[in-house]
Amino acid sequence: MSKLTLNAQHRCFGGSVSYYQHSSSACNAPMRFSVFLPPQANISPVPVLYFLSGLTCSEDNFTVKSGVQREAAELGIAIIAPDTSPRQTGIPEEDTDYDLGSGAGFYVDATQSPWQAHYQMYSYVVEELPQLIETEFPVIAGRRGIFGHSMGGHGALICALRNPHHYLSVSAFAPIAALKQCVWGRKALGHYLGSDQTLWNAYDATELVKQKTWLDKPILIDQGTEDQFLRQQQLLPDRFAEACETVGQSLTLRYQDGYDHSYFFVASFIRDHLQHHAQFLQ
Ligand SMILES: N[C@@H](CCC(=O)N[C@@H](CS)C(=O)NCC(=O)O)C(=O)O
Repeated sequence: MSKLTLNAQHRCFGGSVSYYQHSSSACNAPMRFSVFLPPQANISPVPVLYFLSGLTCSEDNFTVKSGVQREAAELGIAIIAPDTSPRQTGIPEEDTDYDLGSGAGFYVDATQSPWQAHYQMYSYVVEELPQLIETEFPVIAGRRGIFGHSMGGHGALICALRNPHHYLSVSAFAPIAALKQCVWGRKALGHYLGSDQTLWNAYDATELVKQKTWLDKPILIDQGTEDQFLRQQQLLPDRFAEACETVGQSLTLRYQDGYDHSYFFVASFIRDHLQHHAQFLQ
């Protein structure tokens, strides 16, 4: 019996968009994700690119709003978009705040009660999901890239920087680039990891990049200048850029004039990100 439940499927640019649910052992809960398979996957296995979404998102926001499928179909790349947290786990405060619990897993492995029983999004994204995808779908094992938006941009950066041999490429849209230095991050890390801030470094892209793990490959980041969360000092891309400069990490940080934080911004530059990843995945 398949480990996956297919909830919906749509033909798209000669390939297909499918929505699945499965029982996650990392999160000890059901998890959902979407898969775009390009037409090339009907002939032979294709590389795969994981997209991590931001606060309040499910697997659907990026899948519906980014327009990623046109370019992915042309380049022959599969796209996987997981949900941003487990849901309906029974943790009482799970749905109280938009920036903690449901829709706000922050791609960490929680160590603190009550979260640690289910909120293991780092292990889910880095280990369990790729194993499942590479077993169940026509993708090339190990030929993986990762990107994301906002909280998911943070997730993509930390997953890549911590696992440079696991991912061939990374990029981000408006990432939370220094998690332990912003209000969102201090709240989430305090609840998920506890008060010892030395443990927070393992989930902070600006701290991780100083370890020089990704030096042989470039990082692409796009950031809108009219992004409300940039103004609120939640994203802090300049701190990440300074750390990259200090250690000699190649970074293309593009400030895009007049763009906000929305998926209209993501859709405007999705083509460039797919082409960035294709250089390393194909
Ligand atoms: N609800 C939050 C913001 C949530 C938010 O903007 N989420 C972004 C990611 S950080 C998003 O992609 N939202 C869903 C969408 O635009 O489809 C607020 O009002 O401050």
